[in-house]
Amino acid sequence: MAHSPRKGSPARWAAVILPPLCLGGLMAWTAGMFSPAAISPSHFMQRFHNAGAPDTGFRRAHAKGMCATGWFDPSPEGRVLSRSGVFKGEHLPVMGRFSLAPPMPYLPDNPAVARSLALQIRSATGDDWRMALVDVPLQPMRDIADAYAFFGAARLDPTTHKTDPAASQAYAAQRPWLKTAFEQVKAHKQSSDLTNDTYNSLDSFILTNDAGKQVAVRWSVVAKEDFSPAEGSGTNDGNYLFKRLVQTLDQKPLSWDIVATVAREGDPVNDPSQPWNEADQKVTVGTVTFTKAYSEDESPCGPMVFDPTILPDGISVSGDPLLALRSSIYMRSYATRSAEHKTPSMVTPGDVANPPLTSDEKGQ
Ligand code: HEM
Repeated sequence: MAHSPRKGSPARWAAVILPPLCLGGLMAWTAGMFSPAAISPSHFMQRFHNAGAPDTGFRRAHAKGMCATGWFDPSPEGRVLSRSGVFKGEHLPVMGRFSLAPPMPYLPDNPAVARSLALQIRSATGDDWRMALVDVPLQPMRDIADAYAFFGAARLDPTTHKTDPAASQAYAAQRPWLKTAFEQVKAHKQSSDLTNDTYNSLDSFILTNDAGKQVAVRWSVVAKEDFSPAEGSGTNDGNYLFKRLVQTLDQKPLSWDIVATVAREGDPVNDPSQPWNEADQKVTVGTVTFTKAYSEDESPCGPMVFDPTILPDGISVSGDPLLALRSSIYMRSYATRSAEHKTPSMVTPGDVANPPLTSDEKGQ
């Protein structure tokens, strides 16, 4: 039987005083009062600006991009892992956006930059699954402080318009916990094209099935096209990656499998900078097929926010602190860019309607 503290006892006083103290503490913490240098979304916007994001209506990161539409076909295996309506078996519409990761919207395509893919899969009953994935294997940051320092180190010198290599070296040197992530990012072999690249969520998510069983997963969106390595420094055409994507889609649909890597005991679920066990189970939960490309200037995907915390029932966020950060920053980026006058994207509607590429443009 539970005993209540005696009237006037210290335990009784603690029971009265502690709840408001804890609530006050929580409020102060959420307001940033306990962090020595409170970091807000505005601070991140400034860092993206310093790293080359102009104030002309583009995303503050992954600024150069192009949209595509198509379909998602779930597999029966997906349904075993998650009760989400997106896995119930229907053929569902997909909106996608391919992009280059840096914040500069007019960056010429080249093999050295990371690439990304964002997806929105919707069901007729209101399920909305958004994903934003990159083609690097691990995330070289584990929390908000790392993220803020990482984008600080990406600052461009106002005169040379180049990053300071010493700043990124210092970022890595001060964070020994990111050693493996940097090694794997460096060892990553870039593919020749956007069409044969594999894109990773890095952050992890929790799947809940009909029986209430939960597993943590990381997503990979794996190209069905054969891998071929990127060569040299690209072509003279600053849009060659996007033009080759358009040209391929003019000829045939392009498909990617959505693969869940299922965490086992001991995998660092809440830290996207650390690898998981190589032998983890991999489950293909469905296939995305794109059939048509658009310039983001003429597609609803242009203004869209691919916030990775917008999830249907049956898929939820893990405890990874980067997910909450990303949600707040993506929304701030959206609010900022929506209020600006947008200049045309580098991949224009004219590029998407272009005739087939010449062999020089194909890099042959
Ligand atoms: C696992 C780590 C991350 C991945 C896989 C990732 C991936 C992506 C992708 C693919 C996009 C482009 C979405 C689109 O096409 O609209 C994007 C946008 C963006 N990302 Fe991330 N990102 C990550 C972490 C972060 C972090 C830590 C920050 C900053 C704190 C950040 C800031 C942004 C911003 C500002 C945008 C533009 C949002 C908008 O205006 O719609 N990302 N991210």
